[in-house]
Amino acid sequence: MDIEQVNSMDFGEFVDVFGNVIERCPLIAAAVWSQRPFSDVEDLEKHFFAFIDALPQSGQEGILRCHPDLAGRELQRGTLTAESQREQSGAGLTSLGAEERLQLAELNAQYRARFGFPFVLAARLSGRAAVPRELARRLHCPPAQELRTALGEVKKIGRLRLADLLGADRARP
Ligand SMILES: NC(=O)N[C@H]1NC(=O)NC1=O
Repeated sequence: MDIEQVNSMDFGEFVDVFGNVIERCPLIAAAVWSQRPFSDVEDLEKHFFAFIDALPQSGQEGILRCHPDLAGRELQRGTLTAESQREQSGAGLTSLGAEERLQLAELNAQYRARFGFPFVLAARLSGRAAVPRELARRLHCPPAQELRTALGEVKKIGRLRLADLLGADRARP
């Protein structure tokens, strides 16, 4: 898919294709469509990120809350979005042993209790061993800093998803 094809999409098609660039937030794609035409994929990405940056804190936390836990209940139940399923399997989170799963569940619960939103990390950029390590580290960060870090991870996930869709060779953090 190239940028001309993106620019020629009608609203429904655009939201179908880009609705999950930000996990379970099709409203963002719906708002970004109004900003077309886009000069290239970087320009398209900029509009997704600018929407996130312009939200009040409650909206930014809402975006984080739309993310499923890493190696959480939805993974066990098979109810993840296709993108999240691919990312979590790619990071090896589908093949954790019972003990590792339990450890992650406990850390996820502590994190959510402290910050009020789930722990978010671009799984494709880390391995299964790095997830609990990073979770344990970020658990002790100040809340304002943690919100910024988590939104940075949302953007990394979005950038990788856009690169998948546009076939661009820019799968970097
Ligand atoms: N909780 C969390 O980070 N979930 C996200 N991370 C990722 O790479 N895909 C997701 O769904």
